[in-house]
Amino acid sequence: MTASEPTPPDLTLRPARPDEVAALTSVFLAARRAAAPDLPLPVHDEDEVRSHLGAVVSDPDREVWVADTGGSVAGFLVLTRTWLDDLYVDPAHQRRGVGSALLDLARAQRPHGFGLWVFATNRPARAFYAHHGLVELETTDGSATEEGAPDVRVVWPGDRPLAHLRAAIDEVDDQLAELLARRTALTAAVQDHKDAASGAGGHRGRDAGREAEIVDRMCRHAPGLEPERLARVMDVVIGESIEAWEQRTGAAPSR
Ligand SMILES: O=C(O)C(=O)C[C@]1(C(=O)O)C=C[C@@H](O)C=C1
Repeated sequence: MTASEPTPPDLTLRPARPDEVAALTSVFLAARRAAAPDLPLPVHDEDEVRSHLGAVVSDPDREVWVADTGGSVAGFLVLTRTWLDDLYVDPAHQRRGVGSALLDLARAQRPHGFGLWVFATNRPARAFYAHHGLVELETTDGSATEEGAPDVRVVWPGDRPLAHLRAAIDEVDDQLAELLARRTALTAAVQDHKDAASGAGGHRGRDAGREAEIVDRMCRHAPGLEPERLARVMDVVIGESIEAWEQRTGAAPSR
């Protein structure tokens, strides 16, 4: 699956036809089974996969393209406006440039870029995407996947990479701002509670053990973050939240 492999001469890339759902299902299941143990086994049986792909093929918000070699489906991809949802190549047609041809098509169809998710254990696919200039952004703990397996968010930043990546930062910062506001309000609520529970000048302030627990739990959700670095970030977040509470309430500084 690398760019250096010659593309089969009889390869055609074309939109999938509605009557090809069975062929797409076969390619999906064969590719997933052949990729074990790099990939977790599919959690859905053949009927469920067929009905899912049937819905995908008839979804006006998705494009399904097939790599056709001599009239049979050698691979396919599914594109939304901003995501490459699926890219699978039949094991019998792998290592012949079919995957590269499909990825090139995705880039031509979405010149401003797209994202995709790949299982963290799928080293061959991650190497394939890296080889083609895609960039890994984050690794999850897998709790959001049906398979419960950690996955990696990858992007093709498109023809204006800086603008694409900055737009992605803006999107994350919008979420981060809301989370920081929620977190700051909770820190304040805990300080109010501690004050009320222990009398004025009581036991509020920093609790190093609790903060270590917080960082530990956050690291389990975001295995790509270094614990020491995250501890320093959370030290600032918590310290600033407490200072804001002290200024608002007129409470004596805790340190
Ligand atoms: O859990 C507490 O005891 C808090 O005061 C809350 C909080 C936090 O914001 O998470 C703030 C300060 C402590 O050092 C630990 C945690």
